[in-house]
Amino acid sequence: MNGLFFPSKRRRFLFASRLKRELPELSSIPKPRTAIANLLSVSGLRILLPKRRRRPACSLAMAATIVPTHGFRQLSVGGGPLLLRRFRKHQRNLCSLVASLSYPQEQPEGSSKTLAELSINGDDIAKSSSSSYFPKRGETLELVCESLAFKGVGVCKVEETGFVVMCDRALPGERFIGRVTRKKGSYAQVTKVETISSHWDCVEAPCEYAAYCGGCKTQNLTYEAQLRAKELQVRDLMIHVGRFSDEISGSSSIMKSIVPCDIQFHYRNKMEFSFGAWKWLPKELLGQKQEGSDNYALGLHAPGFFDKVLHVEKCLLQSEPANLVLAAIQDCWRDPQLALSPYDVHSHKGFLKHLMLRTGRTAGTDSLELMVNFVTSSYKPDLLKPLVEKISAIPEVVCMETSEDLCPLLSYVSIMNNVNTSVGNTSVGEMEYTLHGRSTITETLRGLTFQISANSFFQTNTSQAEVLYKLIEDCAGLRGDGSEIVLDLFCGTGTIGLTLARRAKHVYGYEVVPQAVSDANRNAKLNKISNATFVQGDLNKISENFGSDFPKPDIVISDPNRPGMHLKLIKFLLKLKAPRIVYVSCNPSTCARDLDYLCHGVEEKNIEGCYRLRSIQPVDMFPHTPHIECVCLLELV
Ligand SMILES: C[S@@+](CC[C@H](N)C(=O)[O-])C[C@H]1O[C@@H](n2cnc3c(N)ncnc32)[C@H](O)[C@@H]1O
Repeated sequence: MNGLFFPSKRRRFLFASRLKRELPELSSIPKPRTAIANLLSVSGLRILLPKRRRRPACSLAMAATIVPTHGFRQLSVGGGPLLLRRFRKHQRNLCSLVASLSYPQEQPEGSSKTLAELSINGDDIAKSSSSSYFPKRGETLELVCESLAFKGVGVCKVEETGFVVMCDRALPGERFIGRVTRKKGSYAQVTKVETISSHWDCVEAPCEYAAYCGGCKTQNLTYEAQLRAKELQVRDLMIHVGRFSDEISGSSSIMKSIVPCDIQFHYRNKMEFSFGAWKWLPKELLGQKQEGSDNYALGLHAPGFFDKVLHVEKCLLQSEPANLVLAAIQDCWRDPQLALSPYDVHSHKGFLKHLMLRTGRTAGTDSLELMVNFVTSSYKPDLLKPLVEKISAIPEVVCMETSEDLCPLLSYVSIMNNVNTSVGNTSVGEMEYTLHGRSTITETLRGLTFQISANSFFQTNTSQAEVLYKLIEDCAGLRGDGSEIVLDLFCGTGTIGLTLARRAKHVYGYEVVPQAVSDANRNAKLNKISNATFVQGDLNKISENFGSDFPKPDIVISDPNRPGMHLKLIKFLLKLKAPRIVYVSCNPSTCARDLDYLCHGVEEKNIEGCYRLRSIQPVDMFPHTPHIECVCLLELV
C-alpha cells in the first residue's frame, strides 16, 4: 500500500524516534517518543501519503495544514469517514504539535517553552485528548449550562473545545453531570445524571409535577432569570439565523427588552389533557406499577412518550374553576361502573381521547365561563352522561363554597363532544356535538367581545394578550383616519383584525380553519364591525392570483403558528410590497428565518429582500414554559 501507516504501535515509535532525531527541540520534553506516540494514538490516525511526500518530519504537518486547504485531495486518510471525522477533531492538537515540531526555525524565542507549555507528557495526553474532545455515547461529562435554546433545552459547551452539548431540563448556570445519549452532527445530547450545583437563581417549583411534566420546564428558576434566558434566546436567533447582528449590536439596537407577564400562574385559558391506558411513572415509583383501570391516566403526555400519560390532579397554569372540573372528572372517570375506557394508541381501542378545558369571561362581568370538550373515538353520549351530570352541577358548588376573592365565580358551563374516529392523536373532531349549554363561550379582549368554539384558536393568555395586542396596534401605527387597508394573515377568530378595524378602512383576514373563520365573521357582527372580511384559505397553498380579491394593503399583520410562513407566502409579500409588515410570532427560530428572507432575500432561489427590520419586541406570554412571543416591525426599503 502507498503511504505511511500508524497507529501500529511499532510504527508510531519508529516515527516518533525519527522525529526526535530530526527535531532537537524535542529533547526539552520528557519522554518525547512516548509523548508523540501517545498523541498519535489518541488521534487514532492512519495517514496515507503519496510516495513523493514520504518525508516523515513533515507528514504530520501535511496532515494538519494541507488538509484544510486541499480538502483531502492530496492526503487520504485510511479508515473511511469515521477516521476522517476523528482526524478533523484531532487536527487542532496535531497542528499545535506540528507547528512546533516541523518548523523550529519559525518558532519565536523560547520555542522550547512553547513545547513545554504544550506539556506533552503522559498525564497531559488525557488533557490534550479532552481538548480535542468528541463525546462517545454513554460517556459522562461535567458540564455547565450556558443558555436555553428552542423548547427550553439547556445549551452547554465542553470546556476547552467549545463542543456543543444539549441537555433537556438543564438550567442556565447549573453545573451537572450529564451522560451522552446521542450524537447529532455538530452537537451531542446528554441526559442529566446529577446536579453538582444549581443556578443561584433556582427556586423551589410550586407544582408537584414540575420535575416530570414537559409543560413547565423552568418553574424552578426565578421569573427574572427565565426572562433573561428568553431574551437571550431571541437575540441569539436574530443574530445567527436572522443575520441581524449589525441592527442588534449597534448603539440604537432594534431589539427591545422582553415584556414580562404580570400574572405568572393560572394564566392559561385553555389546557388540553389526554386520556391514556399507560400511566407514566417516575423511575423511583416504577415498582408500584398497577394493573387495569388503576394504570389509566388523565393528564399530560410524559415528555418523549406518545403513549404514556403523566396523571395530574391539577395544573397550576389553568384557572381555578378549570381545576375544579378536572378534579371532578378525575374523581369518577376510572370507576369501573361507568365503563369508560381511555383510547389505547397501540391497539386503537378505547373511547376517551382528550379532555379540553377552556375558560372565558362573560362580557361586562368578572364571572367566568367554562367549556369542557371531550374528544372521543366514537359518538356514545350515554357513556358521557354521568360525567356531564357531575360537571354541570359544579357552578352552584363554586358559587356556594368559594369567595369571589379566592376563586372567580363560574357562571356558565358548556360541554362539547368532538368525535375523532381517526387513529391520529389530534383533538379536532370530524363531528361536534353539544352535550350541555351553548357551543361557544365568550371572552373579552381590547374592549371587544369574542365567541369562541371548541376548535378555534384564541390567544391562550387573555390578560397578556391585551398587552400583546396593544403592542401590535402600536407597531401597525394606523393613522386612525379610516383610510388604510389591513391584511390579517393567519387571523384565527379575527381578534387582531377586529381590534384594528376600528381605525382602518377595511380588514381582510385569511385563516385555514373554517370554524375559526365563521367565528371571526360572527365576532365582527357581534361587535357591530362591518369593515372586516374573513376568508377561509390555506396560506401554504396560495395560487398565483392570491391578492386579486383585496386592494393593496397598507399594513400586513402576519401571525403564523410555529412552522412560520411558507416560502410561497414570503414571495407573495415581497412582490406585494406593502409599506409595513407586523410579524407576530410564537417561534423565534422560524421568525428569525422569515425576517431574514424578507429583509435579505433567499439567495439560493434568487429572491431579493426588500424590507428593513425596525424593531423586535419579545413578549413573555407563558411564564415557566419555553414559549416566547415576538412582535416585529418591518418597513419597506
Ligand atoms: C398563532 S395563531 C394566530 C391567530 C390570530 N392571529 C390570533 O391572534 O388570535 C395562527 C393561526 O394560523 C392558522 N393557520 C395555521 N396554518 C395555516 C395555513 N396554512 N393557512 C392559514 N391559516 C393557518 C391557525 O389555524 C391559527 O388560527
